[in-house]
Amino acid sequence: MEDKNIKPTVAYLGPEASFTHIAVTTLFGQAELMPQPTIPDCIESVTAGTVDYAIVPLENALEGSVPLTIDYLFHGSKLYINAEISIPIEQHLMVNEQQAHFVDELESINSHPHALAQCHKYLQTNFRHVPLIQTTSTAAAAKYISENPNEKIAAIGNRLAAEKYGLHITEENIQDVQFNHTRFVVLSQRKENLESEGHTNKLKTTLMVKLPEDDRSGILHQVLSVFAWRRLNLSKIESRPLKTGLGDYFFIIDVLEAEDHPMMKGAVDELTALNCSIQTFGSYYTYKQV
Ligand SMILES: O=C(O)C(=O)C[C@]1(C(=O)O)C=C[C@@H](O)C=C1
Repeated sequence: MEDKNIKPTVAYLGPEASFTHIAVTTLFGQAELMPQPTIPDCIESVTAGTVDYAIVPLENALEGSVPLTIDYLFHGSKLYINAEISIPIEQHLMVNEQQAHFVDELESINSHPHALAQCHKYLQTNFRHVPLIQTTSTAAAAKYISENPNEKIAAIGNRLAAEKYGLHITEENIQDVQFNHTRFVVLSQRKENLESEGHTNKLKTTLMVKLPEDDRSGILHQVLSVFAWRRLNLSKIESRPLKTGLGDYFFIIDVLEAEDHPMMKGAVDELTALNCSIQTFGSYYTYKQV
């Protein structure tokens, strides 16, 4: 992303031609890209310091949060978000050229669970009895069918994957809702915001907030008031299981302000005074691929 002499190393959810690959190439001009088989592998490699950054999907407009990213980022990681990029998601049904005439004989349709879910109505209408197999990424499904030309399997993925793995697209744009975007985040061990052309002009800060254990009534209202009276605009609030017991939650809160802004400092102090525990994931710019 920055024009430096030393290329940063970036782990991403691979293989080549995954949506995450599109996100990383859109964001980083010069970088050494290191495809990883899973989201935990991406997060572990940046935590271990074997790469400078990792980029992983965080949230999809239709399916919501990506559970693996939430689990590994918010449960115990010490990473920071350095940038986010949102890209449009178009899903296509593709087969090996050898299977192009046998689409009505498919024995399975393979893809990432989010991609299968994004096309659920289409699959229910057109392939009701075909088993759906989950893969680690859409590109992993495409790569598999390119390497197994005799299997009667289709993949769901993007156009780049069809081109890269030499597959035949049998139907385009099969996602149930046309407005489909996914948000990807760049993670590192450092608090920094990656700056290049085309970002939104407002920094965003992501906080993880745990409510005090005494569970007193009105506490969530108090937490929200901390932001409200300071006119701090929240772009997202999501509750996620703490994994300590049924009914125990933490909140992921995105605030459209830099964390070193005096109002943000005041908000964090006040939340701490309310006995909430706060972890900040840093402030970062938003990029959009159009
Ligand atoms: O499988 C991929 O290609 C990915 O990059 C992962 C992922 C996701 O986790 O949501 C990214 C974008 C799409 O929403 C579908 C799948």
